[in-house]
Amino acid sequence: MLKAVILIGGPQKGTRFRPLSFEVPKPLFPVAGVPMIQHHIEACAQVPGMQEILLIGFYQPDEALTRFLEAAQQEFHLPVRYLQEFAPLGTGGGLYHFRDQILAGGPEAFFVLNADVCSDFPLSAMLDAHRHQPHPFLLLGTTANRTQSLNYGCIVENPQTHEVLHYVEKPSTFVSDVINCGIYLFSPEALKPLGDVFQRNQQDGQLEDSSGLWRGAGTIRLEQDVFSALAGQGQIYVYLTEGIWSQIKSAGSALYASRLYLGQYQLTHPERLAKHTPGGPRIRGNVYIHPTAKVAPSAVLGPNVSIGEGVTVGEGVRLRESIVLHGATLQEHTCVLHSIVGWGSTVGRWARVEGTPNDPNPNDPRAHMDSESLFKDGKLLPAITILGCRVRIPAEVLILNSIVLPHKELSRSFTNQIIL
Ligand SMILES: Nc1nc2c(ncn2[C@@H]2O[C@H](COP(=O)(O)OP(=O)(O)O[C@H]3O[C@H](CO)[C@@H](O)[C@H](O)[C@@H]3O)[C@@H](O)[C@H]2O)c(=O)[nH]1
Repeated sequence: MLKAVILIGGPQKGTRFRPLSFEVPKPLFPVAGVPMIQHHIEACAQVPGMQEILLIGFYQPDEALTRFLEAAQQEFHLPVRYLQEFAPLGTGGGLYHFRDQILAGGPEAFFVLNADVCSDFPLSAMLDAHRHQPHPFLLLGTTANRTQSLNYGCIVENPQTHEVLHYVEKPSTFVSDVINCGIYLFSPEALKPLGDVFQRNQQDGQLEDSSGLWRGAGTIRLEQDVFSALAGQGQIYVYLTEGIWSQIKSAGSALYASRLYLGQYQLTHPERLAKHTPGGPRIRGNVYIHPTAKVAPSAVLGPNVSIGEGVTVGEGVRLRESIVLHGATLQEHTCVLHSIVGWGSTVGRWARVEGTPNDPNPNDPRAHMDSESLFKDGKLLPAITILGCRVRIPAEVLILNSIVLPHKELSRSFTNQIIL
């Protein structure tokens, strides 16, 4: 019997995801037409023997989360429960705090997945590796280029045995090009070292982080407190993947992840991809259209377009590399490229909403999305355009490389601006 835990964080997290995380908790933001963590749940539900999926975070349970859990349980015929931390407990504290719930029923092992990653989740392959040679911790690893590796947990492995010999979380200088994907398979014994860290922290009281922040004694950082501490002791192993993988930290990376998942749908969910039908809109490449959306036949969509519930797309609209969220309206002949159009927003006729993609270098197979900061040298960097919820864009204007906060009613064109 197996279980899975998804670490969903909480409201103070996901700051790079604003203004989109104002409206829905980041783990529920739709990527390729379904909530971000539905991809995780689908992958877990496919592993034979999966008994229960637990979401651990510090969000107050709200209507959206409750509805999502109910729908997921029905669809996957599995208990999917939310366990709320009383305070942010870090990536390991919640696992230890809720250990009784995780171990209830005696699972052979449990997966732990960061919510903010996009992957093809090679969970069955990890399970096979674990069953072949059981160890307390199995980490999924992938490669990154030298510069970008510094943004992740870096793993030095024994190439023959795949034992993790050395682990450094977000090092300041190059350590290894093998990085931690935030996808793990733990055996029940893995909770013992977490308990040791917990006991030590209780004795030491409040601790100061390397960043100078105080963290409560219940906090456990899986990466520094456990992986770094136990590396080289025959307890942690890495399973390397060449499959798709990306972090989802910002809106730009959500758009990139959407492209990766839409590509995956060719194999996993061909029914979710829109097809060109006589009298329907022109479809180019991978496009998701929610069944309730109304799309005019002369619109041209794709590649990498995802259209949410109740969206209206008018005649002559051109949409490419974009996500249009629930209830938005694109009036006739608008052009939306490399953008996210927020819930209930309206883009007026002949308006152009355009962003600049920040995708990984296609000539570097080890490249990932840059952990985009919005500014460099005091200047706003060109990035995808984001319209927050219920924004109104008038007819015949250009909105380029801009972030428009919710409920704004614009009256003219804007370029390279954050519109507050
Ligand atoms: N329940 C809970 N979840 C948390 C907490 N803090 C973070 N998380 C969740 O844990 C995951 C990791 O979050 P971060 O702490 O922001 O770490 P990171 O910068 O994403 O880096 C981690 O993931 C990388 C891969 O994406 C790894 O490379 C890196 O080593 C590390 O594990 C996210 O899904 C986040 O929601 C917490 O206090 N409680």
